Amino acid sequence: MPEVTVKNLAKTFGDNSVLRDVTFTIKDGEFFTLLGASGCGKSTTLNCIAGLEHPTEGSIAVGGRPFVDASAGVFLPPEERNLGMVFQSYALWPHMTIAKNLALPLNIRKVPKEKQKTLIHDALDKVGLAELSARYPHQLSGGQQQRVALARALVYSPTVLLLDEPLSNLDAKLREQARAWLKRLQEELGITTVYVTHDQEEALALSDRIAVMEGGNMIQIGTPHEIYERPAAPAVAAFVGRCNFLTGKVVGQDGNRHSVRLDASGDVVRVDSERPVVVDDSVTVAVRPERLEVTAAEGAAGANRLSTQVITSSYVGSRYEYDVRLGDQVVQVLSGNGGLSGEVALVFDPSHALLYADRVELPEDQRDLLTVAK
Ligand SMILES: Nc1ncnc2c1ncn2[C@@H]1O[C@H](COP(=O)(O)OP(=O)(O)OP(=O)(O)O)[C@@H](O)[C@H]1O
Repeated sequence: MPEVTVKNLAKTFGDNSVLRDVTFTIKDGEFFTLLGASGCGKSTTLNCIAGLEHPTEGSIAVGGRPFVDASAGVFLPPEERNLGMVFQSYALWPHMTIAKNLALPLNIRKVPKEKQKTLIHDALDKVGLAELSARYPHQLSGGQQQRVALARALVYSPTVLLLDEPLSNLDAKLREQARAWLKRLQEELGITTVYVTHDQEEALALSDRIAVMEGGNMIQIGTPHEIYERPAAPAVAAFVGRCNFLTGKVVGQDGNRHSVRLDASGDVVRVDSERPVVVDDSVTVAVRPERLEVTAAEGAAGANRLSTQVITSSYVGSRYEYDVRLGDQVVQVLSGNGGLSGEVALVFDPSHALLYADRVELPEDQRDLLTVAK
């Protein structure tokens, strides 16, 4: 399976610049996800690879074969790219059986009828639906229709699979099952896959690597672990998982250990970070709720320990979720300690916080609640 190379991709619609200088390489057999909020340019990127959009600038090559090179006037039509595509709407023909639906792309490619039979059977077999080839789409469940759409994309052995929010029409339970099944299938087939979603959990569960997009730019490319544990920017930390953002000022340094006076409470916390910040810089300390602990007891030696008051607590299954007041801000904590109220210590290890140069600008209505949910 080939590599996908995208270089300096840009796309404008009239005056509207929706992709800016996007560059990435997808490795052979990789499951690569474009993740971001609605309108950030995920589908436009995918459609440029598919040949459904003409990029304004940049180049795209698959397996070394140029698909697009805007400066050289190269544009390979979509039907010559041999890519498999599945969209959110499965777009199956309702008046045709499943087998006939799968025959359509083969007819276009002028595959002989006898060979078609084997290919259709094999493709349906891959998605576990070989027995249902004579049914019509309305005789299948949503999840089964989704598998047929995938089989139709696989039936002509595409070089790369492009999936645009393919699971978003399924209900939550089915979606989780489909996710596990899709991951297994992709691994078995070893097919290079580009996946578009705005669902961070889906992206974390499925991907070998994730590209987080914002406003037409790629702000970080990394493994799910890197994206979650080492977000390159506060926007990534806020979009993937939940995070508390505490603004402050650097008041001291010892190697990679920085002391930061928090605006909210005046407390000084220690944060381990390789970020090049200096004393007097305005910064943001970001800590995930599960990296914070509330306790009535002494915290571990060397940890940050701040005085807070519990505002609310609730049991969320296996853990407790607390809102605690730290000075004039509210901080969210996911803790194993239940039943706490009143004055508690908020504890976290200096290596469990992230440090960002500059203060995160928050909208007026969120100044008090600095936890940005997804
Ligand atoms: N044909 C078009 N003409 C004009 N603007 C467009 C066109 N297609 C997309 N856009 C704009 O480009 C921007 C990016 O759209 P795109 O569909 O790539 O976003 P997305 O991240 O996939 O969002 P969603 O998750 O909502 O599909 C949006 O602001 C959208 O309105």
